[in-house]
Amino acid sequence: MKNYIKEQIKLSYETKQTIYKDEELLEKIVDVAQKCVELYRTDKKTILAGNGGSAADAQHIAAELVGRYGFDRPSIPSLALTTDTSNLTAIGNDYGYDKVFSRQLEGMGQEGDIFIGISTSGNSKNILNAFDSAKKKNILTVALVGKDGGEMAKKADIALVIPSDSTPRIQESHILIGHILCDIIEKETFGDGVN
Ligand SMILES: O=C(CO)[C@@H](O)[C@H](O)[C@H](O)[C@H](O)COP(=O)(O)O
Ligand SMILES: [Zn+2]
Repeated sequence: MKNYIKEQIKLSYETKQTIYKDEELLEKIVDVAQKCVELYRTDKKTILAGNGGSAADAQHIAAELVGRYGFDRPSIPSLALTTDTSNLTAIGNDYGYDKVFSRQLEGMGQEGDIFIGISTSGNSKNILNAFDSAKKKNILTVALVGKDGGEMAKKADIALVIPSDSTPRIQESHILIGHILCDIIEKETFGDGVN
């Protein structure tokens, strides 16, 4: 079993090694980071959503920004659309699960915000609908996806596609990128910045 565990660890770091060498993907992460850094100065926010493990990632990233990531500083606004069970159950019940994020985005998204949709397949309908709502409100859309990027990669303004077909390996890289974004946003906004 120890060898099996080691193999899983290897698969995880090999996916990250591929990202490490992918200059095009790294440039896109820089682009997203720079755009997110601008939000605090313009009184705007990141909004995140995902299903299952990606819902947990969305909440995790929002909490790093609203609370703290690496050091004490003022709160940075960020909203996960996955946390309010009254909204999720009412919208799901009345309009359907496909609308649980789009409806909230219509109510709470503001022009100039950035919406980050997280999905391993890139095909979750509730995120695709949220991308449509975001576009109508001039909210920039970022797809944090995997596999072939799915429909989300086609629809998004910026698509960060993890080069893997394995759902867990994609999710592990999603949270790595999420942490890197939080780190850069925090340091650029309240710290010494990053090179
Ligand atoms: O965490 C996992 C699997 O590792 C699951 O909870 C997974 O997130 C769920 O099956 C999601 O519904 C998958 O949706 P998506 O990544 O295709 O958008
Ligand atoms: Zn998972």
